[in-house]
Amino acid sequence: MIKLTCRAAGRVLCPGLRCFSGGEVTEHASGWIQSPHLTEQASLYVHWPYCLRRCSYCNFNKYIPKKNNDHIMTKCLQWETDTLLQLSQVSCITSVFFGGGTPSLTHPSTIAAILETLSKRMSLSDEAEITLEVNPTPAGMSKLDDFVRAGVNRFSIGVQSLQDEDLKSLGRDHSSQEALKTIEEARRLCPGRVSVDIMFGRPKQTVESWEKELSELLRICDDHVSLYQLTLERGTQLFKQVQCGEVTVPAEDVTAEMYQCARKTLQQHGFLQYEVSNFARHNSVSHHNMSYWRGKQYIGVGPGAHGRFVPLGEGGVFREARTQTLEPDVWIREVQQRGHGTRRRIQLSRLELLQEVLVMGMRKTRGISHKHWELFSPEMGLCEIFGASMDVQQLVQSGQLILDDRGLCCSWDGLALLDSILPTLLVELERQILQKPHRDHSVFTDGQTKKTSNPQ
Ligand SMILES: C[S@@+](CC[C@H](N)C(=O)[O-])C[C@H]1O[C@@H](n2cnc3c(N)ncnc32)[C@H](O)[C@@H]1O
Ligand SMILES: C[S@@+](CC[C@H](N)C(=O)[O-])C[C@H]1O[C@@H](n2cnc3c(N)ncnc32)[C@H](O)[C@@H]1O
Ligand code: SF4
Repeated sequence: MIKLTCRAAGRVLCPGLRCFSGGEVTEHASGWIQSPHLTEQASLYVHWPYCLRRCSYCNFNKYIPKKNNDHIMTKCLQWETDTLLQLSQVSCITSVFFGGGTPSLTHPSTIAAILETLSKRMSLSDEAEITLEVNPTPAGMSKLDDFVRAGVNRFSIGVQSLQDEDLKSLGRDHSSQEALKTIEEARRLCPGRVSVDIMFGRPKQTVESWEKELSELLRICDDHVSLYQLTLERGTQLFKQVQCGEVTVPAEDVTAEMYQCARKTLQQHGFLQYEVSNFARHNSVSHHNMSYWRGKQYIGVGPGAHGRFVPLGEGGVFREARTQTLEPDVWIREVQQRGHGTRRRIQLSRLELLQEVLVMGMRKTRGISHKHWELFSPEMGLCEIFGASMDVQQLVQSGQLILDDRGLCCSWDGLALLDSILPTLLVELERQILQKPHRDHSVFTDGQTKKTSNPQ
C-alpha cells in the first residue's frame, strides 16, 4: 500500500521517488491490461550519481567519487539506456532529464553520447525537452554552451537560496552571485527554458526574509520556478543538527505562510502554478515532470533511477515499477555483466496503477480530467468512484476539493493540504476498485501477475 511521505508544499519530487519507492508499493499484483497507446511513448530519466560534496540536507542517491569514473560511467549509462529501451515497448522518447547527483559535473560529451545511443535506438523528436540539472558553480557555468551543443535545450539550476550565509551553512559550493551569473548565462543560451529550484523553510529563515529573497529571484529568473519546502531527512547532517538543538528550522505554521506568500507573489508576477511546487509563465511548464504527474511511462537509467513502463514479453501488458541498483560501483558491475542494473521489478496491479495516477494527478492544479482518468480506468469513472462518498463530499463542501464536469482537483486552499486530502481519496479508491473487480481479472493466471524478483 502506498505510504504518503511527500509533503504537499514540499519536495514534490519527481515522482516515483518518495511516494512509491522501496517497499511502499505492495508486492502483489492482479490482472490489468495496459492500453497500447499508453505503452508506445515514454520519457527518459538519466541519473548521474556523483557530487563534489554532500549538502547538509540532502539524502538523494549521490556519492563523492574516490577516483574519476567518468569514462566507465558514461559507457554504462549508454549501455543501460540501450538495454532498457529495447526491453520496453516504446518507440518514441518524448523528453529526457539528466538529474542527480550533479550531472553538470559530466563532460558534455557524456550527454551527447547518451543522446546518440538513444537516437540510434528510437525516435527523439527535434522538439523533445532535454533538461540538464546544473549546480551554479563557475565550472558548471563554463560548460553550459557545450551542453547546449551536446543537445540540452533546458536547464534546471539548483539555486536553493540567494543568501550567502545560508548557502554556506547548507554546504553548497556556490555563492548567490555565481547563481545569478549562471542563470543569466543559461537564459542567454536557452531563453524561456531555464528553471530554478529554491528551498524555503530553511534554518533561521523568516517570512520577511523569504519575501525579499523571492523578489530578488523574480528580478533575474526566467519562466519556470520550483519551490521546495526543505524536508528534514533522517541521516542527513541537518537532521542531526536540528535533533541536538544546534540548528532550528521555522515552525510549520511559518512554512505554511511562506508557501502561501510565495504562491501569491509568483501569481502577481505572471506565473501560473501548475503543480504543488511548480510555477511557469509563457507556457514554460516542464514537459518531463508533467509526464510523471500525468502517469505516463518513464524509463529510469543510472544508479538508483526509477522507471515505470510495460516491458516486452511476459504477456506485455503490465506496467512495472523498476528501480536500478543504488551504489554506483555495484551498478557498474551489473551493467557490465548483464547490460543493466535493475535491482527490482514489481508489476503494478490495476489498483496500484490507479493509486499512482491519483496521487500524481492531484498534485497538478488542474487535477485529473474525466478523459484522462478514463485512459487508465475505462470502466469506473471519477464520479462513480468518489461521487457517493460522504468523506469526499465533506472535502467538497469544505471547499478543499472540486468534483465537477471537468474532473477532480484541489481548490487553491486544498492544494496546500493535499497530504491530508489524499488518504481519504485513496481509501475510497481502494474500496470501490476492490468491490468491483476488473473484468480482465479472469483472463490472467496467477503466474502472469506475480512479482518478479529476478530482474532481467
Ligand atoms: C537532488 S537535487 C539535484 C540537483 C543538484 N545537485 C542541486 O543540488 O542543485 C534536486 C533538487 O532537490 C531539492 N532537494 C534536495 N534535498 C531536499 C530536501 N531535503 N528538501 C527539499 N528539497 C530538496 C533541491 O531543491 C534540489 O535542487
Ligand atoms: C527535484 S526534481 C527537480 C526538477 C526541477 N525543479 C525541474 O523543474 O526541472 C529532480 C530530481 O529528482 C530526482 N529524479 C527525478 N526523476 C527521477 C527518476 N526517474 N529516478 C530517480 N530520481 C529521479 C533526481 O534526483 C533529480 O535530481
Ligand atoms: S543537493 Fe545536489 S549537490 Fe547537494 S548533495 Fe544533493 S545532489 Fe549533491
